Amino acid sequence: MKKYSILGFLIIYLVWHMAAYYLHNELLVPYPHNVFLRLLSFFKTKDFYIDLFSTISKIILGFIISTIIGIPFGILSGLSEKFFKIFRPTLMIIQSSPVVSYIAIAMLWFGIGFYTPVFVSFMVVFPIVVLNISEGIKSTDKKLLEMAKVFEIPDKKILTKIYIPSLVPFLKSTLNLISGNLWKAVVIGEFLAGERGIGVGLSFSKIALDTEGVFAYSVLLAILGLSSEKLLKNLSHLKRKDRGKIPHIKNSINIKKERNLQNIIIEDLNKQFDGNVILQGFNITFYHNKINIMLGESGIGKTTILNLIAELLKPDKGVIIKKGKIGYIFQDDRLIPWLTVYENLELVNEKIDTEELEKLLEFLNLSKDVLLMYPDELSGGMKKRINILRAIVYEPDIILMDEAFSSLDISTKYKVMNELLNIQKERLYTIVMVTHDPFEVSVLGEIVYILKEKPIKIHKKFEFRESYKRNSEENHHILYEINKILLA
Ligand SMILES: Nc1ncnc2c1ncn2[C@@H]1O[C@H](COP(=O)(O)OP(=O)(O)OP(=O)(O)O)[C@@H](O)[C@H]1O
Repeated sequence: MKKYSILGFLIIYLVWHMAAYYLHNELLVPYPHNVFLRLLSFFKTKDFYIDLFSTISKIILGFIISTIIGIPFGILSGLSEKFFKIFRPTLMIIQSSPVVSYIAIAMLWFGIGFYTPVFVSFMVVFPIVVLNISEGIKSTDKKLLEMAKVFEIPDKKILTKIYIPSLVPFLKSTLNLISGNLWKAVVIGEFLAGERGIGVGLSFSKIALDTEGVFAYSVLLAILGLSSEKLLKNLSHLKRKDRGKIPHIKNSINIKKERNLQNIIIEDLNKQFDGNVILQGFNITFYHNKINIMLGESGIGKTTILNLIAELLKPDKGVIIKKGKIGYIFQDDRLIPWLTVYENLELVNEKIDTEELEKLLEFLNLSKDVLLMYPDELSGGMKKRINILRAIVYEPDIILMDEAFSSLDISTKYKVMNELLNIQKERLYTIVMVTHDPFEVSVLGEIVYILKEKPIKIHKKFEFRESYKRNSEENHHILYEINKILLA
């Protein structure tokens, strides 16, 4: 790549040299070697350094003001559609006005001097910052936000741990966009209304009909522009942060055997999405301290029921009677990619007892090392277990599970399900689980609903002995019963 860039620059030099040779008029096109010599001569004068310092100071000030004001405006615009709609006309006016308008206004307000180029750069860069940051906030993964809502993560943490890190790729593109625009805006401002600076040097050379000077300043500006772009690009290559440490915390362990004696009762529930009726006068009871399973075809509304219980959706009509904290084991894991496993767990419980955590890791057949790993360093099976672990360290009363084992191979699935049973035996959560898989029902199911049709209806209800007390023969019998119904 570098080789081709050098070749590109050599071609420019050659074409320029030939143009100077054929025109043979230094007032129109000076020879490149003369221009470069002139450029070198700049570095011998004290005034040049004062000008350079002046231009760089304006760039830095323009950058600081634009980002300090632009980032909060961008965050607000991303979080509130109403705010964005009210603020959008201002941005549109700023963006569609020509730069000379700002120069004219700034000259009236600040006169010729330092602040006019800074103002111009602010007007050029501010909308870029606001629009990019707002786009970044809007594109934050909604699934992570849903996870944060279910686990009652405080707003401040949602902002710092989910929204702001999601902005990183947008901050990179913003920095790339700003770097070129900021430099150019400051120089235009200086050229037309500056007192000191590289742009002023260019302007004076033009007035003096000093073509060589104009070319030398232009080359210098191009070099400085390219370097500043490269510098900001390097700044934007942020490294993954340190993995941190796991603190030792002693905390009261919240293992309640009879944690919640109330069933989850759904009465006369209606829910539709744009005329797609999912639930119509739907009634169901999920029993406390039991593993309740909903088994049914794809797309009939099982996840919708879980989301209604978790209050991620609002019912159109009807009531859901429930009591206690809800942990959700999502189908798609929803671990925050830029946080280690421990930090993901810490988000839902700041004071995880260290001994308790070690015990749970053992239950789930996970080593302690996993805590300092990032989600992308985990296998699918490990992610599932961490997803289960997160729901448990939240110390819930109810656990919702949406096809939590679907992507696992059969032996891992069996292992993880047995690990879950170990925990359920001790803690007796109220579990509401969705699956397509009769095998999962046979291992885990205690109350089993077979759901059919649209709007959804209970086709059949089974009650089985506690799953952690059953043996494989009983499970086999359940599998046979369920398959008989499904295949009928
Ligand atoms: N937020 C939503 N907006 C619009 N439609 C939705 C929404 N959530 C679910 N639906 C629709 O409701 C129907 C039921 O979806 P749901 O995910 O609850 O089914 P499911 O039984 O869990 O399916 P699967 O087993 O494939 O996960 C589908 O037609 C789906 O497109």
